[in-house]
Amino acid sequence: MSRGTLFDKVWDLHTVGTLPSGLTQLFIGLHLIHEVTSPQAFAMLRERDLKVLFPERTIATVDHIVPTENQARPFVDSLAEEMIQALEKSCQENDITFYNIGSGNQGIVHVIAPELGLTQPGMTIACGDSHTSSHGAFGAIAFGIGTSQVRDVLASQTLALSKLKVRKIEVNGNLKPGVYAKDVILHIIRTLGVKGGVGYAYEFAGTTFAQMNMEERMTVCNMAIEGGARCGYVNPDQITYNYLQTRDFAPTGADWDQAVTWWESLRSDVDAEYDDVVVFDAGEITPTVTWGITPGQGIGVNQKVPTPEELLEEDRFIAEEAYRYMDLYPGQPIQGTKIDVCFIGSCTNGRISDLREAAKIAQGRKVAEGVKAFVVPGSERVKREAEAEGLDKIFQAAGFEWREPGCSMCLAMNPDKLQGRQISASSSNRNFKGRQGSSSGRTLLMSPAMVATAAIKGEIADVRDLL
Ligand SMILES: CC(C)[C@H](C(=O)O)[C@@H](O)C(=O)O
Ligand code: SF4
Repeated sequence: MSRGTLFDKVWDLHTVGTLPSGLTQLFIGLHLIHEVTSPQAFAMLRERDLKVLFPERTIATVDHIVPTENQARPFVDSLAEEMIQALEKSCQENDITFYNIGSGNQGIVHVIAPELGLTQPGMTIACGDSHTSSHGAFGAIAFGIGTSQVRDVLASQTLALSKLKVRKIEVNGNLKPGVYAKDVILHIIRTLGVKGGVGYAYEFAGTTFAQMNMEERMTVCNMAIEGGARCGYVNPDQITYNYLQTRDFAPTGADWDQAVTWWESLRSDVDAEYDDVVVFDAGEITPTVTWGITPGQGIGVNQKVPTPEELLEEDRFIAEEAYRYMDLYPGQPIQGTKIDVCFIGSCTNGRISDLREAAKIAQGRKVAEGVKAFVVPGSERVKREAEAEGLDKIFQAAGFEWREPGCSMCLAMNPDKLQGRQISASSSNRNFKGRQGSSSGRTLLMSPAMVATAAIKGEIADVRDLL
């Protein structure tokens, strides 16, 4: 096998050939689909009278449009009902496993594939969804793709891609109390910029990631795309194998041992060459909050909204737009910003460990008056696990609503929407203008524990004061 980075090795192992265009034809081991980006792809297949080539490598779920309160069918929203029916029909026609609502395994696509053990080291994974980078936490090369590429994968199980460069992002040292994986990735994006990763795969390395559990690694890889990188990954290690071993689709017996030997061989070699290396010190990272309209506009919770003079020239234009849209002024402390809505969930931070951290803050406290706070588990499994631990009771006693799994207010393609100029503290990954369902709504991104803190205080506050 070739030496080099995990990215190089996995890429080479999955290369079918070079296309006349010069692009690589890459075999895709696992194709995840959801209701938003698959209907047109299936329609294109039907037009050409094609069937899905590898239905056993295709897995479906429904996440974006599902209501998190009343899930009775038909859905109140007829468009949402149409979308779920289209997916049901396409899966049936093509023998594709569909983890539908009530199956026990439904949830956000990037939450369910890892928890089922479908996501494994050394795989190539594709999904018509930008946050597919999440699966890189397992040492997989996972790409978000567009609808025409979804068609290509359904029909051929391959993609035409150009190879990425690899940047090693090393973070070393221990995270301080109150600092979470979300803060690490917000810090990285704030430093390297939302376009800094264009053309790159990000390899997350160093002792900080080595100590993280799989859910923390998923949070980091999930947002690699927000830093412009097409995919992000962590080399597989014992923590990866321990997470995987008991999962439904993990290999067993002798196959397991063989798989581990293979996975180990895929790790980036110590003498691998990188196109770029950036090093961070974990001790310098503080609880981080975005103040603007891109995930790169982040600051420490004790910092002030930056003035144009404090910013690089290329960041000033978008900063001016952000001051106006967010109605925040340069030099204003971010702490004390009043909050209307608190959302805990999404494929970034809707896993069990996220809910546990938020519940620690909520326990024995009350949501501030006038604040709407709600918790949306990332999957049916996460919901069951949380309820078995009594987290739902902790949240409800504090005044949070406890919902059914789905993407919810991360992008509000369902009834969960901000209204008017409302401001939300959100554990999701995008703070774009109008992202959470109101064209003038405002979003501040932060860790789930920081969202819980904002809910209790009614304003942006420092989680470290409540630990
Ligand atoms: C709807 C889907 C295509 C979209 C994505 O690609 O990421 C969504 O999941 C998002 O987070 O904006
Ligand atoms: S939770 Fe948000 S970011 Fe993740 S897939 Fe759903 S809409 Fe996209």
